[in-house]
Amino acid sequence: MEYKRPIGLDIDLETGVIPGAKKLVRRLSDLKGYFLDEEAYNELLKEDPVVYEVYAIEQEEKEGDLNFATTVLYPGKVGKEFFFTKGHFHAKADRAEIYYGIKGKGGMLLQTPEGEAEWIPMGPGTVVYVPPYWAHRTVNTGNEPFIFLAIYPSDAGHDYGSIKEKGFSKIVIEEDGEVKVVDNPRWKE
Ligand SMILES: O=P(O)(O)OC[C@H]1O[C@H](O)[C@H](O)[C@@H](O)[C@@H]1O
Ligand SMILES: [Fe+2]
Repeated sequence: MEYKRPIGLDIDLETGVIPGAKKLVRRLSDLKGYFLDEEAYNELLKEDPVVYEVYAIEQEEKEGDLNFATTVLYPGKVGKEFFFTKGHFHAKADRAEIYYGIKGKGGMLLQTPEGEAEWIPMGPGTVVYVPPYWAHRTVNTGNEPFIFLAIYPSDAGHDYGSIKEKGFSKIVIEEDGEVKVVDNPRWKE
C-alpha cells in the first residue's frame, strides 16, 4: 500500500495564511444577488472590494479523508448587512464540519433544509460544530478581518444552489450601532 505523507504546518495567526495552500479570492462582484440592498451593492461594486479569501489544503474527493482551510473574511457592509461568505449545504448533505475561530469577531448562520436558522457568535477560540444537513455561512460583525479554520470531509463538496436563490431565513445587520440577527424580508418558504 502507498501511504500518503502526514502534513504539519503553521498557520499565520495574524494573516490566516496557510503556507503552500491553494488561495481563492472572492470579490463583491462574485456575490451578485446575495445582499438585500441592491443600490448599496451597486454603489460599492465600483470599488469591487475583496470580501474574503480562502486558503485550502485539499485531498481527493474520497470518503474518509479530510480537507482544511482558513478563511479571511474582511470587515464591511452592504447597506446594513455585514460582509459574509456565500454559504452552502454540502453536496453530500450528511457531511459535518468543524470551524475554529482564530482572529476577529463574527459568527455563523446555520440553517436546516426547512429554513430553521441558528446564529452562533464566534471569536478567537470558538469551536463550532456544523451538524450534517445544516447550511452554513460566516459573517464578519467586527471592524478587522475575521479569520477562522474549517475542517471538513474531503468528499463533502459545496452545494450553493438554494442559498444563492433564497438566502438564509435570517440576516445579520447593524442597526443603531448594534449587531442584530433579524428575519430576512426576502425569505420565502
Ligand atoms: O464556500 P463559501 O460558502 O463561500 O465559504 C468559504 C469557505 O469557507 C470555509 O473555508 C470552508 O471550509 C470552505 O469549504 C468554504 O469554501
Ligand atoms: Fe462547509
